[in-house]
Amino acid sequence: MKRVGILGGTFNPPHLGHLWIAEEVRIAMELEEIWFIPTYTPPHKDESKIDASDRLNMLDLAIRDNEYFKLNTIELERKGKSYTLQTIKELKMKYSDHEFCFIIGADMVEYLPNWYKIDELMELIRFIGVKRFGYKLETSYPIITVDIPMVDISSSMIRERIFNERSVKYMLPDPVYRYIREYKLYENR
Ligand SMILES: Nc1ncnc2c1ncn2[C@@H]1O[C@H](COP(=O)(O)OP(=O)(O)OP(=O)(O)O)[C@@H](O)[C@H]1O
Ligand SMILES: O=C(O)c1ccc[n+]([C@@H]2O[C@H](COP(=O)([O-])O)[C@@H](O)[C@H]2O)c1
Repeated sequence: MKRVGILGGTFNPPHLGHLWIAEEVRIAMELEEIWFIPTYTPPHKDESKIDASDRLNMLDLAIRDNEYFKLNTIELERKGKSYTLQTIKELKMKYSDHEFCFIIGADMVEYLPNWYKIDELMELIRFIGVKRFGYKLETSYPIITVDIPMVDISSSMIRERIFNERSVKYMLPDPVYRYIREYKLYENR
């Protein structure tokens, strides 16, 4: 069985927090690959989204230099709203020789009771939770936690800082930073 960790996200934009948790969980859990799966429309967010193609391009730039990191576009191709349950069912069917786990930050751990058919999902895949500033890494669900230093970066913080003309230069990989500058992303709401 090939051991694969999934990091699903909006990646609007991808930042060092994403890469940090992916790499640390990969090492701690002895995973062979991390698959980054960008959502088309996230199940629980209502903010207007930047173009999926921009998010995809930025994610590609962000993970390019790590040989263990791969991009999977299953949810972008499906379009519309994707629930993780559906994505995991499809991946398990297609890659029957892979063992998947799903990496989430503490904000998503707190939100777990609201996930679509969470009890069924818990039966299908192991969740790996990591700490995040402002959230508790506590849940009654049987998740595994990996203790790694917290990096207090979020996509919303980056969007907010760019809008307010503050620097984000060292919060994301340089190619992503340059992409945002070139296409003037997040400068207007
Ligand atoms: N700095 C971080 N530390 C730990 N987990 C994180 C961090 N940033 C993102 N994550 C986790 O990565 C996954 C994808 O996150 P997402 O793409 O929504 O980024 P975000 O920074 O949470 O975005 P936003 O600020 O727009 O909500 C989620 O499970 C989230 O909890
Ligand atoms: O399936 C659900 O109900 C569900 C609810 C909340 C979040 N998720 C998934 O969790 C991942 C992180 O979500 P987000 O919104 O923080 O980018 C992403 O892959 C979402 O599809 C999934």
